[in-house]
Parts: sequence; C-alpha cells; structure tokens
Amino acid sequence: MNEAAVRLRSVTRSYGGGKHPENTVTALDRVSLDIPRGTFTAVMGPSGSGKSTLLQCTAGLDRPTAGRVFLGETDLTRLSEKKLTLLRRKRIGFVFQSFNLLPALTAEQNVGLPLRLAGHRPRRADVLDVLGQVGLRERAGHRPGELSGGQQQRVALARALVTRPEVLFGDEPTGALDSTTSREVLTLLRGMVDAGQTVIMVTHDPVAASFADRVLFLADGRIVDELAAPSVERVAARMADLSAVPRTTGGATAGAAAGAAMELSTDRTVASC
Ligand SMILES: Nc1ncnc2c1ncn2[C@@H]1O[C@H](COP(=O)(O)OP(=O)(O)OP(=O)(O)O)[C@@H](O)[C@H]1O
Repeated sequence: MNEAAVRLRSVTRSYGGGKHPENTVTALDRVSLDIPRGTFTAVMGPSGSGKSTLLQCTAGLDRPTAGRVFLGETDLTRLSEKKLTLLRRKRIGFVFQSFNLLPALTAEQNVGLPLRLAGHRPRRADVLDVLGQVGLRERAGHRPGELSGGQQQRVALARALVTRPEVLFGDEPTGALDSTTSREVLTLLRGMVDAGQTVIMVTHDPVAASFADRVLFLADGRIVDELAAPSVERVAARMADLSAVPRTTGGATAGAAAGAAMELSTDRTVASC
C-alpha cells in the first residue's frame, strides 16, 4: 500500500523574467516528493510560498519549468496537451474553494458531468451512489442555489470522485465554509482516505490540516518541513514560526534586487479542468 500515487522530481516552476531575468519569480524551487497511495497530505505555508503552484503542477493543470511529475508511472511532463487533458478527466479529481458547480444543473447532472466530458453516458445508479457517499442522495434533483455551502461542496466532492480518480486534489476545499460545515467535509475526506483514496489538499487552516496523515510546509518554493500525525497545536505552532521568519522575497527569486517588488499578487487564471 506504500506505492507512490504521485512523485515529483526536482520540480521548478518559474514565472516571468523574459528580457528581465532579475524579475523572474521561482514559485517552486527543485521540489522532490513522494505521496504514498491511500494517504491524506496537507500542504501549508505562508502566502506566496508556492502551495497552489505545487498543487497545479502535480495535478497537471500547470507545467513545471523543469523537473518531472509522475502520476503512478505516467510522466505528466512528457504528455501532449490533449493527453494531459484526458488524463485530468480520467485520473484526477479536483475540488476548489469556490465549489464551481454549474448553477443551471441539478446535483445529479453536475456530478454526471465529468463522465459526459469523458465521453460516457452517466449511469444514474452510479451517480446516485456517489451522491450517497457524500450524504446527498436525497438532494439529487436540487440545483446548487437550493443547497447550503457545505452541501454544494459535497456535490463538488461527488463530482470529483465520480470518475474514481487516482488522486483527489483540494485547493482550500473548506476555505469558504464555517467551522462546523468544514469539519463535516473534512470528516468525509478522511473517510474516503481510510477507504483507499489518495488526497492532497492545500489549506491555511491548522484544523483542516490535522485531518491529514502528513503536513508538508512550504516556504519560498521549497519544502522546509513536514509533520506526521499532525495535531492542530503543532501545525499552528509550525505555521507561526514560518510566518515569523522574514522572507527576502515573495517567492524565491533569481535576483535579490527584485526582492522588494516580489510580494506579487497571487491572483491568476486557474486553468480549468
Ligand atoms: N502567473 C504568475 N505570474 C507571476 N508570478 C506568479 C504567478 N503565479 C504565481 N506567481 C508567484 O509565485 C509565487 C507562489 O504563488 P502561489 O500562488 O503558488 O502561492 P500560494 O502559497 O498558493 O499563495 P496563497 O496562500 O496566497 O494562495 C508567488 O510569489 C506568486 O506571486
């Protein structure tokens, strides 16, 4: 059960520069990492430390500038755009902070969508089964506007799981939820991992991270620490340490002179799956 679901080998992702290499931002800096199958990994770190970039490169939503990313035995960095899109549809699930459900479709239709995109006609029983796993079988006919935030995120979870992905990625999946609802979603995720699912989740929340088997801490594009069997207190203490360390740049940079200008905004277009 210890076979790696995901392997990163010296993954670097840098942005910009061009004619001005001193402006290059290195969002990920030679990151190597193994994620065993059937485990729950949380990724934490100060703002701008590279968490989303790590998630997106690992999920095949973004391409590293250098290094290799393996999903099982498949090297994502060698795939054409078309093959990468197909791989994302079939082998990867993604949940975002903002549930990203289609408002005009019912929960059942939303959950069936990835199967349609993969060219299959969804079997109703399969879709209802996955909705049942997140406790929403009875709400199959409801549209997102008729569901609470937590219920919408559970529909998004069901949608991410309907293709039985090898790895489920979450980018702040509980970021928009109150603490009670957030715990419900995390308990669901934990149960899925205990049933064999591999989950990798970016979070700012030590409580959310405490549901994971392992927390990876990023700073300036590098993994600087990790905690196994994390408690809320230990995660919060480690985050406080990391946030207290004065960083020279917003990400690691090629030019020290660019440091002051490097607290770049993290808003960018999230590639859609
Ligand atoms: N498209 C881009 N162009 C230029 N720089 C970028 C781009 N995307 C990210 N960066 C930079 O890369 C670094 C890492 O960004 P990333 O979004 O991965 O950080 P993060 O840890 O997820 O941050 P946050 O917690 O604020 O969401 C930051 O310095 C960011 O400004």
